[in-house]
Amino acid sequence: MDNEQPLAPAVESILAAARDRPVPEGRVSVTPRSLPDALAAAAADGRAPVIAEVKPTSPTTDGANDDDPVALARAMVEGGAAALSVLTEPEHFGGSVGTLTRVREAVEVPVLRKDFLLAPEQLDGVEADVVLLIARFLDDLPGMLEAARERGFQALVEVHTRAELREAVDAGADIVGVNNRDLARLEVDLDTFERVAAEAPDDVTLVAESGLSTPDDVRRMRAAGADGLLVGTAIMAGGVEQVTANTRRLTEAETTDTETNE
Ligand SMILES: O=C(O)c1ccccc1NCC(=O)[C@H](O)[C@H](O)COP(=O)(O)O
Repeated sequence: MDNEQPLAPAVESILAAARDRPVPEGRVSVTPRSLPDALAAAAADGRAPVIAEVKPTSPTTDGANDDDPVALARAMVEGGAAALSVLTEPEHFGGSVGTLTRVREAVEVPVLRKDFLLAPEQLDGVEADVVLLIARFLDDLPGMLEAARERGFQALVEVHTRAELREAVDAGADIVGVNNRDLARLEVDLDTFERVAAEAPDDVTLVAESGLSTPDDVRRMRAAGADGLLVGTAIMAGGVEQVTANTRRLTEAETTDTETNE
């Protein structure tokens, strides 16, 4: 897997915006809800450990979902989500730090801040239980990991290749997300998780990210070693009324029939 291909223009635009964001004032200190514990508890309860993502829009989404993010989040938890991911990138994903705060106050499950955080001071934008650190975009991953942990955050380090997995593990990551979406073509391939996860140490919590839409996808990623499954588009489709059913269809994947998915 070549991760040296040029980034998609949309990703370059996201990074440029991230670099230009104003530095937050103050410094946060959080007592996080454990993501690994929440994923394990869901699995023990017979639910596929889904991290459902509140993503109003994205570079690969047609249109935008302007439903109340708190209503969406509550619907995801109602559908059995073990944890939530909330986009806080405003320009390309329609997210905000205010949305994450409102969602985190409304639910009891761990909430991941999904954003493009490039420097330690950007961590102070909002309290969350977990922050996303994208290995490819960080020159000092150990430093960002340390800065996140100093503030109390858990860190989900996102990788796309085996080399990035090794970098994440060497940096001390204990929660690793393998993004099935390549950031050059924005295409998803579930083979990515299967290939990269095979190299992961047993003591790392592994999350399969992107491109999951069916119970068979969930079962495939779990069979390949996923401790968590991060799903946005397939759950967000259809608005609040549909979100609970969309989530439940995936969280019940390990208790439904492979053939009928019912
Ligand atoms: O979702 C996008 O279009 C996107 C484009 C460029 C960079 C990142 C992008 N998404 C961030 C994510 O990683 C996904 O929101 C998340 O993994 C859920 O993926 P999906 O279930 O395929 O919406």
